[in-house]
Amino acid sequence: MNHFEYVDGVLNAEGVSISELAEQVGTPFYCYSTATLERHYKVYASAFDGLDATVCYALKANSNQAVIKTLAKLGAGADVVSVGEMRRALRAGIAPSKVIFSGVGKADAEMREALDADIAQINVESIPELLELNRVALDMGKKARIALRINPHVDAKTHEKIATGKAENKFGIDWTRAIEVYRDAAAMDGIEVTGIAMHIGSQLTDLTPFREAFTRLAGLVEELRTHGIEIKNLDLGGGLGIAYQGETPPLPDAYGQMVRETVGHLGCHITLEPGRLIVGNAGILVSRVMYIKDGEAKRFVILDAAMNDLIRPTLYNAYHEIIAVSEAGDGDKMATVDVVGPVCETGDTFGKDRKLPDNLQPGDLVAICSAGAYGAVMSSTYNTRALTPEVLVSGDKFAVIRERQSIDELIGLDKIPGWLD
Ligand SMILES: Cc1ncc(COP(=O)(O)O)c(C=O)c1O
Ligand SMILES: N[C@@H](CCCC[NH3+])C(=O)O
Repeated sequence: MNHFEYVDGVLNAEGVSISELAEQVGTPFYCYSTATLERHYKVYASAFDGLDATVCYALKANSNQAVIKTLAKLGAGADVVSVGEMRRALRAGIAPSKVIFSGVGKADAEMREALDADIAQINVESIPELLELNRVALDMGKKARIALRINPHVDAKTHEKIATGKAENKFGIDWTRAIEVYRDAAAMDGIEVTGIAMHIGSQLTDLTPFREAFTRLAGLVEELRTHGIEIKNLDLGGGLGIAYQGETPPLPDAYGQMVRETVGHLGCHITLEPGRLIVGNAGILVSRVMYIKDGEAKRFVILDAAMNDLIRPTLYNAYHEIIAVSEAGDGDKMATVDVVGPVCETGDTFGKDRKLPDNLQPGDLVAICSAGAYGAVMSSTYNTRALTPEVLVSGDKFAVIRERQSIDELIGLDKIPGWLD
């Protein structure tokens, strides 16, 4: 069931009309559906029924407090990659015992705050980081619970900028060195080895790379046991993809089955870190058409949203479906258009050669779909464009969950040094 649907010819988010929302909030804005968030979380979590598993939602996909809280109420933990995300998770009510701290490089201050907060586990990604964490923990008179993130050298077969499990990627410790580094870690007084972690990439639409990586992981856990190193927690990362343009990624149940087959026999606690799958299709970016420009080669639909609001098309050539908020009728003529933003970059293009109603006018609204993940969180203020607001809908209610930034607030962050006065 889709919670973004046309009702009487107008796109609705659950029981709320997008055109009414646009009147009240102004454009552009992100709009998320609570019912979709809840459904995605429940479908994903239930794929692990019967296993000893925790779903730690990857905050980087969408870290709005209201989104985190919605998921926390369903029992979600959090995967965080900065002290900022850790504070967001704790502030939204996620217990420290369900927080995992991942990321390629943690600063001393971040390590200290994580140890003070007594979160479940810190995932370490290199030997220098391990040595530093040991030093910080000893200095604080604590032991840091850790997993080593292992790079299994598996090609996730996804966009090159979001593949993380190949030898040439910066992530994790090469699997070929894993035993040696675990033995060193086990001998450190400030370190308690609790887990092993892997995350091979994002937007995977096939189970094969996961299966390959998790099989390698299981082999490592068994080998570590022969060295007297017991792994309690297997962190399998996130990465399961979603449909942006008719892809058919495996369903969570099939993924859950593959997890059982590859690591189920180990008797470990399992941590999962889905991000995109939970929020991606739970959000849209709503924008108003500013101008229609008929060029010699193309018709351009110029929106009031731009690459600073949603960078994915520019950065990864990512496809996001774009639809008119007023439903086109059966007999309505469609035009082939490029949908662009007003920012001064050729790459500020949301979609090329898209079909939108021929009679689309300035003032009309469009929705850029599948924008709930890596949308608002990756936005910037390029061209001095203020951050876009976020709205959460629940049934026939809505709330602005991040206010529109004002341009004065934005400029006010700059400081003029005395010598320029
Ligand atoms: C360590 C880690 N866990 C989880 C995720 C979430 O990934 P996804 O949004 O693809 O589920 C990421 C991002 O790719 C990550 O780097
Ligand atoms: N930002 C990426 C996903 C990166 C995942 C981070 N580990 C995207 O929009 O697809």
